[in-house]
Amino acid sequence: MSQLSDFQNEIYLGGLADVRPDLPTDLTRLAALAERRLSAASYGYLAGAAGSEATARANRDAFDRWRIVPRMLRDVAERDLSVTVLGTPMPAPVVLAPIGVQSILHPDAELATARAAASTGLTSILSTAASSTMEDVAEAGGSGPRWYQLYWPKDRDLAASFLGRAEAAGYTALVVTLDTFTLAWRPRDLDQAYLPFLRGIGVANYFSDPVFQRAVGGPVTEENRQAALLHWIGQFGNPSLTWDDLAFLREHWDGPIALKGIQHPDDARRALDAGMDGVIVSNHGGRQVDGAIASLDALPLVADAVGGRMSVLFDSGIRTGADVVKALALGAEAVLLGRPYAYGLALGGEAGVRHVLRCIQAELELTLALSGHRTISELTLDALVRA
Ligand SMILES: Cc1cc2nc3c(=O)[nH]c(=O)nc-3n(C[C@H](O)[C@H](O)[C@H](O)COP(=O)(O)O)c2cc1C
Ligand SMILES: O=C(O)C(=O)c1ccccc1
Repeated sequence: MSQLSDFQNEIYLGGLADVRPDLPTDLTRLAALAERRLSAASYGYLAGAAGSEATARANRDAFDRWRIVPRMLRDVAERDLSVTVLGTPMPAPVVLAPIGVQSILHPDAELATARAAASTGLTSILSTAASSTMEDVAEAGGSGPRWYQLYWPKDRDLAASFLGRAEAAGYTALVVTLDTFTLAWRPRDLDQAYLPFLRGIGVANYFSDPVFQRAVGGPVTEENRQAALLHWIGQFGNPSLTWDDLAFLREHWDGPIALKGIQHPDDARRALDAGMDGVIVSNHGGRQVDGAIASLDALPLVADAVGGRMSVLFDSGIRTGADVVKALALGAEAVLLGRPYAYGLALGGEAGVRHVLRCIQAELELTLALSGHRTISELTLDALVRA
C-alpha cells in the first residue's frame, strides 16, 4: 500500500496527490483486492475472458518478451508526455478504454469514471452499453475530452440516432468496435448464468433513444420492459456487416473515426482505404476469440502496414508504465487502459479511478525518463530488444 507522507509525495514527480493510501501502486495487485469486494458474478464478468482465457494470458506474456534498453546522459530534465491523437490533445498517451455496464462495479459507474478522467485531462471513451445515458455522462465529465464507442446495431436509424446524440453531447471522435457483434463463449459468465443486460444493466442508451422507443411502441415502462429487452437483444450486434458498410459511418459522423478490434495488417490497410482515421489494435482483452494472437504481437505488423498514414492505438494487457513504453515503441500513438481502471472504480469509485490514472501516468513518466527519453515521439523500436 502507498503510505507516502506529503514530503515523499512531493519527491515523486512533484506530488502524485491523488494516490490513495488504501490502494496499491502496483496496479497488477488491484484484481485480487477487487475480487474480495465484488460479488463473484460481477468480478467474473470483469476479470474473465473467452474460453480457456489463453489469449488473455498471452496478452500479458507478450509484454515479457520485450525488454527496454535504457540510455544514459541524454538530458531528460524537461519531460513532455503530451500527444495529440485523433484531433484530441492529451497530457499523456493513455486513454480510458470503453467498458460497458460499470454499475455492476460501483453505483457511480460511468459518471465516476468520467469525473476522474476529466480531473486528469485524460480522454475517456464511453461505451454504447454504458449504464447511464451518454448525455448524463457528458454532463458529469464537463469539459473533459470524450470519445464515443459505437456498438453498431442492426437498425440503421438507431445507429444514426446514436451518432447524432453523441455529436450533440460533445463526443469528438468515434470508436467503432468490430470484434463484438455478439459476446463470445465466456465460461465464467456461462457457469454463473450471469449477463448484466438480462437484468437491464447497460441498456440506458437504447431505452432512452427516440428511435428505439418508436420501435417498441413508446417509452420503456414496466409493461413493455420485457419486450424492450428482447428488442435490445435482437438489435445489439450485426454479424452481416462488411467493409462496404463503413461508408454509412462517414455519412453520419463528421469527426475522426477509429476501428477497434483490428489484428491483421490487411484489415488495417482496408480501414485506411475506407477513409478511416485510425485503428485500435485490440483483442478485447482476450474476451472474444480465445486462441487469438496476443495483441502486442499484432501491433508491429499493423503499425508497419499503416503507421504514419493513420493513427494506430493499442489495447489488451496494459498494466504498467513500462507496458505503455513498450506499446508506444512498437508503433502505437496511444494506448487504451481497460480492466485496471475498472478495478479502481470497484475499489474506490471516482477516487479509485483517479488513483489508477495517476499511478500509470507517473510510472510512465519515470520509465520514459529513466530509459533516456524526454518525449513520446523519441520512443522508437531502438528502445527495445527481444528478451
Ligand atoms: C467488463 C468489460 C466490459 C467491456 N465493455 C466494452 C464495451 O462496451 N465496448 C468495447 O468496445 N470494449 C469493451 N471492453 C473491452 C475494452 O475496451 C478493452 O478492449 C479491453 O478491456 C482491453 O484489455 P485490458 O482489460 O487487458 O486492458 C470491455 C472490457 C471489459 C473487461
Ligand atoms: O463485456 C464486454 O467485453 C463487452 O464488450 C460488452 C458488450 C456489451 C455490453 C457490455 C459489455
